[in-house]
Amino acid sequence: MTIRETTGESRLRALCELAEQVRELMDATTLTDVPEAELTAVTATLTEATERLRASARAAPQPFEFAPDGSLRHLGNAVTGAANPHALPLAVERDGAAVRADVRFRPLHEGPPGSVHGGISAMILDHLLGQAAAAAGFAGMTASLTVRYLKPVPYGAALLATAEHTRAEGRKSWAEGRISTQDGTTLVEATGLFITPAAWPARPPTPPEG
Ligand SMILES: CCCCCCCCCCCC(=O)SCCNC(=O)CCNC(=O)[C@H](O)C(C)(C)COP(=O)(O)OP(=O)(O)OC[C@H]1O[C@@H](n2cnc3c(N)ncnc32)[C@H](O)[C@@H]1OP(=O)(O)O
Repeated sequence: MTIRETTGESRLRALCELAEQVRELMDATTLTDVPEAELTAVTATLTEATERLRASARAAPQPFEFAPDGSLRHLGNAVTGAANPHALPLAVERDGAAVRADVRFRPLHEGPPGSVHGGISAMILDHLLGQAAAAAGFAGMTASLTVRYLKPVPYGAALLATAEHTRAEGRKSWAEGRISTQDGTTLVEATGLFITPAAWPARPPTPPEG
């Protein structure tokens, strides 16, 4: 993993604004009902915009880096990265020894008619469980993830995702988490095993906040 000092905050802000506009575009594309001629015209506009962006390109998304406030961020991440249009982006917060994030899925995430695709819920939980393990000092790669789908996950509604690290044995650690409604009804729950690759530098566990 390469971690570099950040330069060009203004440019990064512009990149995040572009990514947010692309999210709006994806939402609009998912729901549009304009006439076919308009679809064709917009496609031509977007083809031109895509070529303009490709005029100068990096080999990989934005990497892990230190923000000006000293925090570690990953703007290219598919779940949390503000510069990645694929990301919600999920804003994960420490909550004592656990982590939490407000989640609002979009029609773009549809799986079964009217509800969120199970793979999308799994992706969110994978990341959140991984951050719970990392917050406890056991950052690692997902080795296994078990997801139990209890109720359909709606899009458009304010939901809550939470996770906590549960135990560790050497390089292996476990976390569990869930996506719930605001009134506390669990919709999806997951457990995961995270393994710190032997090549990663060891670091002492981070004490819980608060
Ligand atoms: C910094 C900010 C961060 C910020 C936090 C960011 C959070 C991000 C969260 C998202 C994480 C992802 O999506 S990660 C992307 C998805 N995951 C991956 O791509 C992982 C691909 N797999 C791998 O790279 C590798 O298989 C690893 C690293 C998982 C394990 O390889 P390894 O380290 O060589 O493992 P190895 O020595 O063989 O085994 C170590 C021990 O683990 C056990 N073990 C190994 N694999 C498995 C397995 N799949 N299921 C069960 N157990 C397993 C072995 O039996 C052994 O147990 P024993 O004999 O010791 O008992």
